[in-house]
This record gives sequence, structure tokens and C-alpha cells, in this order.
Amino acid sequence: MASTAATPSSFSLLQSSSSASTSSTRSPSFVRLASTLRPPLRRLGFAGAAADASFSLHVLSKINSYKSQSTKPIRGVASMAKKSVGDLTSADLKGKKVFVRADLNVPLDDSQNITDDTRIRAAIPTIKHLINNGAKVILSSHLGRPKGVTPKFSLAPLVPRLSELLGLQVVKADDCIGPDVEKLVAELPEGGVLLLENVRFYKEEEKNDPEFAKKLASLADLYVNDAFGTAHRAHASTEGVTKFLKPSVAGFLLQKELDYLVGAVSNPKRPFAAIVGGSKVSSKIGVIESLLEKCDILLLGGGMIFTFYKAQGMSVGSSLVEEDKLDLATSLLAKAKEKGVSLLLPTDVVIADKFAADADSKIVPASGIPDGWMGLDIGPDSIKTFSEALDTTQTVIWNGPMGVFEFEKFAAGTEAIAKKLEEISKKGATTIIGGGDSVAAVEKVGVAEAMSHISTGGGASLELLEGKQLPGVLALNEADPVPV
Ligand SMILES: Nc1ncnc2c1ncn2[C@@H]1O[C@H](COP(=O)(O)OP(=O)(O)O)[C@@H](O)[C@H]1O
Ligand SMILES: O=C(OP(=O)(O)O)[C@H](O)COP(=O)(O)O
Repeated sequence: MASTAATPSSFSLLQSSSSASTSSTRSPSFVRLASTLRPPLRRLGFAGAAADASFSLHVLSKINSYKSQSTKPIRGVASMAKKSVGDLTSADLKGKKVFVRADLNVPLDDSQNITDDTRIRAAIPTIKHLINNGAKVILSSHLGRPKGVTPKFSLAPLVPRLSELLGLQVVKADDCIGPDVEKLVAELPEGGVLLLENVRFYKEEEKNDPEFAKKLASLADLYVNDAFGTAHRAHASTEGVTKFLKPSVAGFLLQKELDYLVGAVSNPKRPFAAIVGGSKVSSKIGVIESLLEKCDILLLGGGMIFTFYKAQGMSVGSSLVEEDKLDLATSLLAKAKEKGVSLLLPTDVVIADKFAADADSKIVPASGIPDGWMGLDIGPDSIKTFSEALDTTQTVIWNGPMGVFEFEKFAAGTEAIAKKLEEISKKGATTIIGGGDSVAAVEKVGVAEAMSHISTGGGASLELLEGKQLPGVLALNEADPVPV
């Protein structure tokens, strides 16, 4: 689980452009996690293709325990430093009501059992710090994307696990504002924890309604944001409340995510390699452009490579191609050259005669994909080249699988990269997994423990890697100046 081993009193933040995203209309996270196993079918629209259900269950159980690793903060890249919960001592906290926004948006199965408690475990260090210092903790989170009050999105199923991890009985409120909640807050002892009901049961949450934010804030004396996975949302409980609660500080998880995803990437030990894969180049343009400014080596894999091949005049059969991104691919290749970044595209690929787990497959040079065949993984020569390139690196960030790793026949490239990262991590390289399907991939291979950092936020980590600012972080108070 996430460790509090080293939790500096304040942390550094280096971000460039400002672009706060708001809530989208994607399906709830727990639905999405299950559907993570079939995205190619969904995203590519291969009608009639069916993922193997037993395999899906297998991967789901593997996803169950992806972990944040112990904290190894990277410091010294300050353009803005936020106040941390670690700055608050018992003098600040004893008897105080603290509103803690966590991201407890965990996947639940049909029987409301938690299938991955990572986000709950990751929230524990901050809560423990507060209770150990005599605070009264008012814990808030969203779960999924409910439209109004929806029992299946209640936070009630989380109470037993939270209580177990904290070693105390967490009290659960049936609402997140109002007189009944105020009564429970008044009864809360020092060191007690009250879990508010799903804050998204109110539409005002995602609208960042100031009156709603004020009602939430009125419950407490000060505010801690530890919800990294939701820090890219400017919502009432992540941003609005900070206008009414002072100080508003960062929790340990938020701090650790920023230390890695901003600190390590902005000020990397070199050589610094980025591995970007996944289905489409369009979803990773911002990440690739941003990483090209920073990295020494860029390895590209996944479905996006065929757009690059086609842009270079190669035939790609029926592989995934984004016709409207051919010029962009060409300009990214030119940009890499201009920046002196060593951009490696796979030289061979595993092709399939259909998009299915039981497709016929063969290995061909990247320039030799026949009509009617599609590339679904990188080939053995590419694995060798990529592995050799990674051998020398000191920092690696990975976002997106190398192939359709959900199908065993096309998982070799992704698995080989995961194992290589395990190997170099053990030798001292910093290895960062930037959320999303890459997390499921390192879990599937069983190498999660070896990684330096595995992000708990998919969308939030992508936005950070793109160089965007996160509203939930921006809103926090700045750290006290360091005495000289
Ligand atoms: N060659 C390929 N053709 C089609 N889909 C691919 C290919 N390689 C990888 N994918 C798919 O890309 C998906 C992940 O894409 P994406 O969401 O961009 O990554 P992440 O979630 O890591 O950010 C996976 O489900 C994987 O099956
Ligand atoms: O699961 C989450 O995001 P993620 O799926 O991008 O990691 C967060 O809890 C944010 O949820 P949201 O995307 O419904 O705002």
C-alpha cells in the first residue's frame, strides 16, 4: 500500500498552460474498469467480436490490487509549492474539523463488493495523520457518475474496508450536507471519521455551485484535498470549498502523484525515455507533444503506430489508422528530429486476420503488412530494440499498451516492456506508470510492486503529462516561505 515513509512538509509543482477540464459524461469508473477489458471492441467498432469472459474475469482479479509504491519524493523543481497536510501538526489539528476530499471511486461488482481497494488504501496515510493528531475527519468522495440520488452509487459498501484499514469504526452519513450531517459532525470525537454520502448525488457538485460548496465547507474548519484522480475536475468538493476553508492543503497522495508525474518528468535522471502506446494517436497527441520537449528517447507502440507508418507511405492493411492525423504524425516525427529525440517506431509487427483472441497471426516486417491483415502487437525485433534502448535509461514514463494485450496472442510486446521496466527499476531507474490500461498491463504481468510509481488517476495523470494545470491543485494554499 501507499507508504508515508517520506512525506515532505511541502512539495513542488511545475506546470505550464492552464486548462481545467470539467466533468464529462463517461460511464462510471467501475463500469469503465470492467469495460477496460474490451476497449478494442468498443473503440474500434469491430461488430460481432467478443472478448473471452473468463479471461476478462482473470484480468479483473489481477487489476484488483494495483498499488502505489513507497514515497520517493522528487524535489527541487519549484515554480509553485503548495501547503501540505504534513505541515499541519497537532497544534493545528487537535479538535479541528477537517474536510478531506479523497477519490474513493473504486470498482464494485454486482454484489457491491469492492474489486480493487487501491484508492481506499492510497487515502489512508492522510486520514491517519489527521486522526493521530486529534482531528475530526469529515471524509468526502464521489463514486461513479450518478444522476441524482442512486442507491447503487452509495459509499456505504466502503465503510467496512475503510474501518478495517484505519483500525476504527467509520461513521457513515446518509447525506453530505444538511441538519442530520451537522448532528453527526457535532457528535464526532477527536480522532473520529465520518464518511459523507456520495457528493455527486447533488448536481451542484459537478457544477461547482458556490452555495453547495459553502454548505460543504460549513461542516469543517479546514480542508485537505487528497483526491488526485479527481484533481482535474473543478467541482464543489475539489475546488469550490477552498474559497471558504483556510487553510486548504494537499494530502500525501496528491503530493506523491505530483512529485512523480510532474517532478520526475520535469527534472528527470537521464537518459529519460517515454513509452507511449494505446489505441489512438488522437488521444495521446498532447502527451506526445509534451514529452517530446523533455525526453531523450520516445518509444511508440500500440494501435497508433499505423498512422505513423501510413504517413510515411507504408501499407498498413486493415490496421487501425486515423486518416485525419496523418499530417500530425508527420509533424511529430519532424519535431522529434528537430528536438534531437530518438523516436523509435516498431520495425516488425504481429498481424492478425481478424480482431479476435483466436485470430490467425504471423510476424511480418512493419513494411510488409498484407491487405486484409491488421497489426495488433509489436514484433520480436522491436521488443529487442526497445529493450536495448530502455537498458540505459534512468527514468521511464509509460502510458498505453504496445498491443492488444487483452488477447493473449497479442500481449507479448506489452508484457516484455513491463518486464523490462521491472528489471531496470530493480537496478535503480525511476519507473512511472501513467494510469489507464498500462496499469492493468503491469498488474497482469505481476510486476506492479517493482515500479517506482503507479498513478491512481487515469485522466488526471494524462492531463498532468500534457502539462495542464489541475484545478484541484491550483486552488490550494501555497506553502509557507522557507526561512533563509
Ligand atoms: N495495434 C492495436 N490495434 C488496436 N488497438 C490496440 C492496439 N494496440 C493496443 N490497442 C488497444 O489500446 C487500448 C488502450 O488504449 P488507451 O486507452 O489509449 O491506453 P491507456 O488506457 O493506457 O491510456 C487497449 O485496450 C489495447 O487493446
Ligand atoms: O476514476 C476516475 O478517473 P479515471 O477513470 O480517469 O482514473 C476519477 O474518480 C474521476 O472520475 P470522473 O472521470 O467520473 O470525474
